[in-house]
Formats: sequence, structure tokens, C-alpha cells
Amino acid sequence: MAGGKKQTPRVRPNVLITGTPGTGKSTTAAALAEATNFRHICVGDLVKEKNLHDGWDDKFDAYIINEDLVCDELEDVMVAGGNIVDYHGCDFFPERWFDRVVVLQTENTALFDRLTKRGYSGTKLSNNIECEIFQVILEEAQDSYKMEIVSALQSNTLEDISSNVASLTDWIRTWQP
Ligand SMILES: Nc1ncnc2c1ncn2[C@@H]1O[C@H](COP(=O)(O)OP(=O)(O)O)[C@@H](O)[C@H]1O
Repeated sequence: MAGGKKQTPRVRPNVLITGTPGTGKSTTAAALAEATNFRHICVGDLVKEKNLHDGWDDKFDAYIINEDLVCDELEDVMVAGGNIVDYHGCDFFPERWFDRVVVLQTENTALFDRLTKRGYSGTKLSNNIECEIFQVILEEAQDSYKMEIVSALQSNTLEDISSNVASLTDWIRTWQP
């Protein structure tokens, strides 16, 4: 290849678990990583631990993520494969990183209860509920990745988590590079 370094194709896939906060990304990703022996990368935690942000946004009550720093930090492990990444956004990762993109979805009343328990209120609570009603993350995923790798999964009950983890584990086990 002229000028470029040829990358060995990964032998294990990378999965992105995305969705509105509170839909169960971390819970699902942790269980899936345990079932498959894959690495669980919670991007929100990584941003805090490694300071991959540009400070705190008072308006949104959250860190201002530095997307370039996050992508640089993760490039080598993503090229190697075998990762379950969880984050409530998906449009800034390189498309080539992911073999499957899962958007978790939760009914409003359940999501409202989960976020209230987490201490969300006011604008932060209503912004997240609206994000879910208008399927913002699903649209973002469909705009950012090939249609055939994006799927929406319901995450309303603990049984949903078990069945989502079981079907994703099967998918990972039968994945071919
Ligand atoms: N499908 C589900 N059924 C019941 N409770 C759930 C479900 N998904 C998540 N929860 C609960 O909701 C809260 C938020 O889950 P979490 O995995 O942290 O969501 P996220 O990572 O999307 O913000 C946790 O207390 C978790 O136990």
C-alpha cells in the first residue's frame, strides 16, 4: 500500500452500546463484557479518569468531552478489537471502529424513574426524557453507521437486559472478521 501502514484486521469485534442516559448501557455493557471476556470501556468514566475534557459545563451539568482526546486515547485498543464501548453519543467515533452498534431504548415512565433516582431534575431530566421520546440517539447512530450494523433493543426490564446480553453474546461468538 502506497505510503500507508497496513493494519491487520481485528479477530474480535468491537461493539458500541449507546442510548439516552439511564437506558442501561453500563449495566448491559458490563454484563456483556463479563460473558464474553471482552474489555468494557465506559467512555464517561474514562473522560473523568484521564481528564479527556475541556472543563465542566454548568448549563448541562456535565463535563465538556474532548472528542479528539477520547479518540486518540482509544485508537490502539479499538484497532486490536474485543471491546464493548458504552456512551450516550456515537457520532464522533471513527466509523471503522465498530462492527455492531446497539441503541438501547426505554419507555418514558421507567426512564423517568431511573433518572429521578439518579438525582436528575429540572432541565437535565426533561432534556433526557425528550432525547428518548424523539429517538435522538437512534437517529444519530443511523446517520453515523451503516444501516445493517445498527439495531435498537428495548431495555425496560431486567429480563430485557438478560435477553439482550444473551443475544449479543451469541452474535459475538459467531462473528467472523
Ligand atoms: N432494563 C432495565 N431494567 C431495569 N432496570 C434497569 C434497566 N437498565 C438499567 N436499569 C437501572 O437503571 C439505572 C441506570 O442504568 P445504567 O446501566 O447506569 O444506565 P446508563 O449507563 O445508560 O446511564 C441503574 O440503576 C440500573 O440498574
